Amino acid sequence: MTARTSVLADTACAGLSALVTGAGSGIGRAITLRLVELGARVTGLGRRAETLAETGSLAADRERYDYEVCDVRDTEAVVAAVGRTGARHGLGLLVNNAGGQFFAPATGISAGGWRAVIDLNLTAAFTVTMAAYPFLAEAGGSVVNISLSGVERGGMGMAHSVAARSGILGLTRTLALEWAKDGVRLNCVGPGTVLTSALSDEAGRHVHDNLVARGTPMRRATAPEEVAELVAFLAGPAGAMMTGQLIQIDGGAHLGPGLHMLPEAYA
Ligand SMILES: CCC/C=C/C(=O)SCCNC(=O)CCNC(=O)[C@H](O)C(C)(C)COP(=O)([O-])OP(=O)([O-])OC[C@H]1O[C@@H](n2cnc3c(N)ncnc32)[C@H](O)[C@@H]1OP(=O)([O-])[O-]
Ligand SMILES: NC(=O)C1=CN([C@@H]2O[C@H](COP(=O)(O)OP(=O)(O)OC[C@H]3O[C@@H](n4cnc5c(N)ncnc54)[C@H](OP(=O)(O)O)[C@@H]3O)[C@@H](O)[C@H]2O)C=CC1
Repeated sequence: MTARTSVLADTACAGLSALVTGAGSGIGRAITLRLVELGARVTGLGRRAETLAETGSLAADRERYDYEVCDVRDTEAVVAAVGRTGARHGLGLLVNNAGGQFFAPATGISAGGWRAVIDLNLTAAFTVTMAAYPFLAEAGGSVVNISLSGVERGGMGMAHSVAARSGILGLTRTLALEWAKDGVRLNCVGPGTVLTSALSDEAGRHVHDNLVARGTPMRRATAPEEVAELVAFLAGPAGAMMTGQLIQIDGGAHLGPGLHMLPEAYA
């Protein structure tokens, strides 16, 4: 049972123009829907038009949502899509949410597997952020990078992903310093387990049986809506003095045994 997650004033994000990567599913969709509900206009970005369109069909005001079909690993396409979005609407918020990994011990990660996960979770977020910078600087906007609960302590089975998200944390803190002069803020949000469809298969059952029950002191998964409310808070005026932060939203998992994607971690 999750408590009611909506705590912000109805107009908390009125006038904000946002770009959310991975807006067609899971956490990115929840963030998009909440931002629109709070008055923002949002461009969703992802590789599949159908799921991005479906997010629009669920939005409180469809007029304040559009989307760009784009692979964040395609630098040229990213520069074009972010440029179009910024030119159309300006950019007061970028949410780097698109990401993911396969789960394997480090010895089971090939050079190609390493590259795929680093490209998606580190390099692509850098590309999107750099393309967004001129618009963010003009608006005095902010960036929220969706990270992982294990980013500071490690997570078995996720060497590539934790390495990428640690890189993002370093990038976040460095850009928070470099771009403060422009009024641009950057923060990371580190969810624990969030039972999105991405975790609905075998890995999802492992997550449910082990990570939630045994790895999360609060003994439940984080709801996508809880992540969305935190992102909206950081983007709005109440978050105006917050920059360079990592905020965990993981039921205390980073303090407890941690979240691990190898069964032997819980043997
Ligand atoms: C704390 C909670 C936990 C977190 C939860 C979440 O994040 S939930 C959100 C989660 N959502 C998701 O995670 C989304 C699902 N994940 C994905 O879509 C993909 O894993 C990807 C985006 C990371 C890579 O995409 P891509 O199109 O680039 O992949 P590709 O097929 O072209 O392969 C590239 C390389 O990777 C290798 N390889 C692949 N799988 C495995 C494996 N199981 N084992 C070993 N290796 C594997 C493959 O062999 C190849 O290497 P090679 O042969 O060249 O040496
Ligand atoms: N669920 C969880 O327990 C946790 C998730 N996270 C992180 O939160 C983020 C969202 O996860 P979640 O909602 O669960 O997972 P989903 O798989 O549902 O969301 C990932 C989204 O990113 C998009 N995406 C993936 N690759 C690309 C790409 N190359 N270019 C553009 N878009 C892409 C996908 O859309 P499409 O495939 O159509 O492009 C999808 O909408 C990820 O970074 C994930 O690692 C962090 C901690 C825990």
